[in-house]
Amino acid sequence: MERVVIITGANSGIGLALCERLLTEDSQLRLCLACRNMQRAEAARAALLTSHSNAHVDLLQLDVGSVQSVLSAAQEVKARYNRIDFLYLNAGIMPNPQLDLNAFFKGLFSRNVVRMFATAEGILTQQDRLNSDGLQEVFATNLFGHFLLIRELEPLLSRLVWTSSSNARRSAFSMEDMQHREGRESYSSSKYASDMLSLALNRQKNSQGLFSSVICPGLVMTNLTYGILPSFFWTLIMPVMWLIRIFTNTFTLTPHNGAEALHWLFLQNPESLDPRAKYHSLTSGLGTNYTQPRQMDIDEGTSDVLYSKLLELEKEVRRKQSEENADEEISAVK
Ligand SMILES: NC(=O)C1=CN([C@@H]2O[C@H](COP(=O)(O)OP(=O)(O)OC[C@H]3O[C@@H](n4cnc5c(N)ncnc54)[C@H](OP(=O)(O)O)[C@@H]3O)[C@@H](O)[C@H]2O)C=CC1
Ligand SMILES: CC(C)CCC[C@@H](C)[C@H]1CC[C@H]2C3=C(CC[C@]12C)[C@@]1(C)CCC(=O)C[C@@H]1CC3
Repeated sequence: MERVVIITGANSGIGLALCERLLTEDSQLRLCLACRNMQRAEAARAALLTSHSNAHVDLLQLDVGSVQSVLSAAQEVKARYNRIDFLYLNAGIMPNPQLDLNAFFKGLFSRNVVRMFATAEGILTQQDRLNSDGLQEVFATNLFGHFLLIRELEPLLSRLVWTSSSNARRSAFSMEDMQHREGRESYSSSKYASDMLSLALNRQKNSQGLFSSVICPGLVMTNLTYGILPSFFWTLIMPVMWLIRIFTNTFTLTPHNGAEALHWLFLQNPESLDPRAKYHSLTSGLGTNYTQPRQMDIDEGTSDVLYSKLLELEKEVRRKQSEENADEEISAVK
């Protein structure tokens, strides 16, 4: 039977590399690239079809950072497919990243140097902003839009896979400020929230046949990392990064390598997976790719609280959306 796989943020980087790998794995697959920019989505589709000429590649217009777009895209998905085998929640942003060079050089000569290269702990901040739905943009894109999509598609779903990060950190997240309005680590906070949400979804939904997993792709050269340092600089220091890879196998560097754990999960039986583990894409000093589970720093009670708070926010957002739609209908009639 033809399997249906939807991937958000599939037009570039790790998402696009995953598409390539999945089509190589199963040429009968029906892949749906869920992207905000249809021109980029068309280009990605064309690239995939050059190497897999008979592949079934559909496109879906989806801006996960917009409530209206998520609701419309979900309607479209329900009309097109009667089952979704895998939903990869991969789209993500890190706006206005700032590298703290002082902290970086201090870190270089500390005992935490390997940890710093693996997680970027203490050296990276971001500047977030409100979006047109009145939500913090990073929270809305990396977490809440995906949550709303899951809620809309729930009866069709069986497997969820989140692209999280080694940068996800408990201390960057606060339940009192789950959107991270106050701090400057919105990325870290949103990724920690996605780890917690995955655990909560497993607790709430495994009995109904829905399974969620989390992966970390490692440090990968993509548009996201080119926002931190320019691409020519990364190219220049590539030999240094190959060297660092000997000490931390988290420097996967290419989107193909970064997609290792995403691909690996596609081949696993969901019952055999650990809901408390993050599955890491790793690349050894010699360039061998593998997947390794590592326990997440999460407790179940807190993840359930986050789940309830997201349900509350969902109610609020839906109410606001239907009021806006009603207002629009009234002014259209006038
Ligand atoms: N690169 C790295 O080192 C790491 C990346 N990650 C995570 O991997 C995931 C993929 O990122 P990566 O491949 O690196 O970076 P890219 O920037 O190449 O890919 C991000 C994708 O998400 C899409 N996207 C962003 N915002 C939205 C939105 N509002 N609606 C729909 N799609 C959107 C982008 O679309 P568009 O082209 O239109 O911008 C793009 O296709 C992210 O979740 C990121 O946080 C995690 C750890 C490390
Ligand atoms: C000599 C060079 C390797 C120096 C590079 C320093 C930093 C720019 C990088 C060190 C650790 C990196 C890292 C990320 C971005 C670039 C670094 C801060 C991420 C935050 C990118 C996005 C993620 O989700 C996790 C990455 C962790 C490691």
